[in-house]
Amino acid sequence: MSYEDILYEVKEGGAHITINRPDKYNAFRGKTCEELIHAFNKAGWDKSVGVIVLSGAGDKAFCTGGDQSAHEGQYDGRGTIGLPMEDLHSIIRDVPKPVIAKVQGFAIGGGNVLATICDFTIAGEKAVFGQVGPKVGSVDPGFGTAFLARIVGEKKAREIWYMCRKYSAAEALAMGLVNAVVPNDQLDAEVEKWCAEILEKSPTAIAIAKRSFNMDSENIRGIAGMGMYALSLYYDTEESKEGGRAFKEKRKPEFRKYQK
Ligand SMILES: CC(C)(COP(=O)(O)OP(=O)(O)OC[C@H]1O[C@@H](n2cnc3c(N)ncnc32)[C@H](O)[C@@H]1OP(=O)(O)O)[C@@H](O)C(=O)NCCC(=O)NCCSC(=O)c1cc(O)c2ccccc2c1O
Repeated sequence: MSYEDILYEVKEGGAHITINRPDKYNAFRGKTCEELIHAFNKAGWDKSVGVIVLSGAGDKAFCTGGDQSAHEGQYDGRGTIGLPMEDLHSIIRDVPKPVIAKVQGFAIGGGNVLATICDFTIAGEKAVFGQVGPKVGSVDPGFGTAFLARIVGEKKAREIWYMCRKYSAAEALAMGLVNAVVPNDQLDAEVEKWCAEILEKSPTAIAIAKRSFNMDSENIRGIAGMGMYALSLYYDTEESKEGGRAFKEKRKPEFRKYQK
């Protein structure tokens, strides 16, 4: 498969997967998700790879979630909502190798969900984290909500989702959403350091540890699968569509006008 939306490179035991849509703040469309799934499968089962790094091209964003210009209600690809999100979230969990989210700039919406699901998050000091679903007519009814609560606690996870605030890298570190924060110009070196440390360890012990951590939260995969059907019905409502329209028109949404 040749890639249009992502970059893929293996160097020194690490597979580097980069979302390459900087003009869209690395937002994903259906094609981006398909390519990411393919790349994670490739890296996951390549014996020369011991660690996977997920990042976004440029310095503005890691990823800002679903591409608002690629949907009017449902997205433009495969799956219950036109984005194979369940498959993408699953493969990040299922690859038997640690996945590091290298975050510079915005990790927003589905981008923050991707970073949350990765085994580690290492951020540049100017990174910004947050969820925007209820502000733009969307929600992640699976790992983005339930798994987030395991990481930052129920109260904080609900604040993140209901309030749609933005959090600095320092705040994200304090709430346990990221593992380390470094000056932006040291981010690559810091991630390389983490990769080198991982590569010294037993890959099979790490693979079993990863499976073991995952099994404890595996029920969320079922919640996500069911939740996508609710999300699909929601995407077809005027209330949800108002969120996308308002974002594109750079104005405040008027959700209450459309509530059924
Ligand atoms: C990231 C921002 C906070 C930046 O705000 P700022 O004010 O600094 O800049 P702009 O808003 O002017 O943005 C600059 C530029 O980038 C474009 N852009 C940014 N994000 C996107 C995007 N997601 N899609 C398309 N384009 C984007 C923006 O239009 C500007 O372009 P110009 O040409 O006008 O200059 C802010 O931009 C922001 O909040 N972005 C996020 C927007 C968003 O709505 N994201 C999607 C949320 S929903 C989602 O991610 C999601 C959907 C699902 O279906 C899921 C299903 C299952 C699980 C999870 C899901 C999920 O998370």
